Amino acid sequence: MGSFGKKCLMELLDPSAKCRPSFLEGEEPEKTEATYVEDLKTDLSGEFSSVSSSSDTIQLSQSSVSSSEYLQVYLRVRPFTASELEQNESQDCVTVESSTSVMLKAPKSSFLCRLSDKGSGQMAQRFNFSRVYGPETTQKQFFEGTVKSLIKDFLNGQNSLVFTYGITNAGKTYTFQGSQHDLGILPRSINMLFNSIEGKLYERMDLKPQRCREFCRLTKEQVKEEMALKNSVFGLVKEVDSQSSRSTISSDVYSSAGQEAFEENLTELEQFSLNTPDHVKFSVWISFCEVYNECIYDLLDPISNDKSQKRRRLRLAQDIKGNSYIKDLKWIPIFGPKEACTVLNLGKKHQSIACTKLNSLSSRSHSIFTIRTLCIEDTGVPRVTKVSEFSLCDLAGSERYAKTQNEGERLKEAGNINTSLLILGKCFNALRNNQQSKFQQHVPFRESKLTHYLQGFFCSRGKACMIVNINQCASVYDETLHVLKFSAVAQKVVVLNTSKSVPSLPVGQTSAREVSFIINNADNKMWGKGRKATMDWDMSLEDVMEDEGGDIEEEEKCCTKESLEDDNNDEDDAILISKDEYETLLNTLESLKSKLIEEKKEKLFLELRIRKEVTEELSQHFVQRDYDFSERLEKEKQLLEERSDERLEIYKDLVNKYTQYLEEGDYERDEALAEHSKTLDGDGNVSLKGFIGGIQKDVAEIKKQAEAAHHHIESIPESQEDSATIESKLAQVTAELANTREALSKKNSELEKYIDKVNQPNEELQNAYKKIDVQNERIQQLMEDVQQKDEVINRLQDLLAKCEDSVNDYERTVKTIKEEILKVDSNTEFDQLLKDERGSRKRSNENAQEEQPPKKKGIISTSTELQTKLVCKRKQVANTGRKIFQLKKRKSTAA
Ligand SMILES: Nc1ncnc2c1ncn2[C@@H]1O[C@H](COP(=O)(O)OP(=O)(O)OP(=O)(O)O)[C@@H](O)[C@H]1O
Repeated sequence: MGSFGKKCLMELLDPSAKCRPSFLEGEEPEKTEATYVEDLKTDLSGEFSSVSSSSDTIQLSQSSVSSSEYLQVYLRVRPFTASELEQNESQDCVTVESSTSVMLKAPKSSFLCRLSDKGSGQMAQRFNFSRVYGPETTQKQFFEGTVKSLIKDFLNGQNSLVFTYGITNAGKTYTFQGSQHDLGILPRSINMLFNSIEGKLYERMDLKPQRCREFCRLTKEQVKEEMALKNSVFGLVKEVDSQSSRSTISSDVYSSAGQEAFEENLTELEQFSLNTPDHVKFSVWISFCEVYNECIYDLLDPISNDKSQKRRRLRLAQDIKGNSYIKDLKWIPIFGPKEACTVLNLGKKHQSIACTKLNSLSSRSHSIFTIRTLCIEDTGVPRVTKVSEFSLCDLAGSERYAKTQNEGERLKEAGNINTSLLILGKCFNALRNNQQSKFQQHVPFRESKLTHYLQGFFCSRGKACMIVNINQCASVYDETLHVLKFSAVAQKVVVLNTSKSVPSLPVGQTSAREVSFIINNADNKMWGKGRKATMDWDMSLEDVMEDEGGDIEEEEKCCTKESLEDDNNDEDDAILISKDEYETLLNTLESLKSKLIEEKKEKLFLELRIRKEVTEELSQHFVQRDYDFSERLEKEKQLLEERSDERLEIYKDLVNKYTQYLEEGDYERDEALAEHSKTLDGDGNVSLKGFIGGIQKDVAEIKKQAEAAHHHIESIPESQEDSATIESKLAQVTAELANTREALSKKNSELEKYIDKVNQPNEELQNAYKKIDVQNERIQQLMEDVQQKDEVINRLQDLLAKCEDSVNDYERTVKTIKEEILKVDSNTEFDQLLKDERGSRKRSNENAQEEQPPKKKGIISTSTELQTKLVCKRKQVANTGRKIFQLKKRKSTAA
């Protein structure tokens, strides 16, 4: 589908938006955004397909608006396994609140919880779904609540898509396929389908679904080929059975015992009563493929044991209406549920499954199991009235490397799985945005094989329903939360369902698809081989464009074969078509041909009109743009002029300020210099007068220059000169100003040097003053010392006076004693005694030792003591006198 086609679709999704461009309504198109020339060709292409001849297309587009609805999203929460419970995975992270809502609470280990510890993040989040199925839900309950109604719609001609979404090990495959004892939605769907059409099976194989929504009639040969193909596929089952018994992957579902149990379970009676007439029959065809590492493989193809032999890759193609389908995919006619299950089991055995850390049977690919039914009116020549498709996609689960620790091939698979799921998310986002805003963004369906294939279901091919599987394990909480957020977006996507309105034509009328088929055929014959029915507006498709020529050729061949057969079997002819019928058919063909020619003409006229309208619109657009640009240019010019005026004002102001500054600065500087010269000249060390005079001169000159510049600026005629001249002059003035400033700064630095020199003796003087201060301090200290010493001397003098007094006392005492002694001397007795004593002393000296007379001894010792004391005192006085003399001397020296 071209971008315009998408645009149209989005308009359909938003009923308020215009569904068709104005040229069909005869109005001027409402312009909301810039026109991109690239859009033009797709624009026409989209328009052509919607105006295409077939009447059914018009009906579709009319009814499609009313049949759009939100994507149905069902949530299934799987129960814990025993090992998960052992590993303490159950931390009440998931709570099913009601039948439509679920609450998620972040466990401590989750990233979200860690975030909320830091103050951000939401701890509990509620999510709503179309329906929530808790862990206790049985497979039957789940099937009945979700897919059952789709089967009914499917049998009524509705296309339906069911797909799973979830992380690895969430229970997607279990929900889809189930176990041998408890079947999943896929076998249950098969069962219900066949139960409902029991007795209504079209048992021939001559009508086969083709491309996307079409069918083809098969010749007898082709029927035989189909038969052979079916047999070969069923033959494969036995082959694979024997191989898988040797396979490393073992599962009860894949074993033949499992198959039997599986088939037994199918007997459960679940059916719809179809109110169709007896002659209405159903032909059922099944295909099974997988998207593995962005390649599509047919799961019903044999897989060689030789690993070097590559599997056949299939390609996506588009039919004339832009619907994608898988080219060369095998479609097997099925006549009962057991056959369907055999095909399903064969496919499962071929599917890419591997053991990962999180799931021992992890699907490594997205598997697509498709059932197509042809609703056939089996009267005379059987006629197909409806072709419907029921597609079940079991998507592989997203996984994080940190959790699975996959390597090599597994890692590559995981990368591809995650990428395709990411793109699915991107598509949902874009679809939702397109529904919400007028700005139509590109939906990247083509970025992955999966989304490219699913595109049709989201854009008018049918009804889509998504099954979200989650497990409740705390360790995968963050991933589960992501899945639920994704589902919340998906739920808001409106799915346009046009397949609902596929009309069931009354008997006797040619079906719309048959008409389209015949038209294509006739068109092919009319325009010649290889000529396409429509022009290639968008050839940039990365996938296979439907090779109409080839396909038509095939159909032609088929017709030729039929006609040959017709020639050879006249009998058959006579039975099949009567002459009248033949003529009616020919007439129909003729009228259709003429209709076609009319349509072609109309198309060409339409194209011309469109081109004219588009050209006109474009030229208007360019004129408008031209006008807008010149207006913008004018505004820019004005703005620039205003700015330059403002700048000029600023510069003027600056110059003024600078002149003022110079004047003030000079005055101060002159004064300072005069001061300096006064103080320094006296010393005769530095003579600055000459130098300062020079500087003053320079400054005066600079002042003059600045004034001149100022006058010059003032004299500039503002209004007359254009901004360029003013700016250049301004630049000149600024340059001069800069030079002047530079010169001034040079002079200033020179002046500073001289001032430094002058300041040198000052510093010396300062140092001398400092020294004097230090000396003064010392003198002060010494004075204090002298004062202290004076105090000591005074105290000593006092002491001396006291000592002198005591000496005088002693002397007086001595004198008194002497007088007394003298008195005693005059006493003879005393003399005699003294003589005796002297004699005895002599004797004692001579006789060594004699006893001394005790009476006289006391008197003699007293006088001797007094004498020694006297001597001592005299010595002390002499010493003190000496000390006093010394101190006096020191004091006089210090003074
Ligand atoms: N509702 C359920 N009841 C019981 N067991 C279940 C349920 N859902 C899943 N399981 C079990 O959980 C395990 C993982 O399920 P399954 O293989 O379906 O996961 P998956 O989502 O398909 O994983 P992958 O994406 O890796 O293929 C299986 O052992 C399955 O039997």
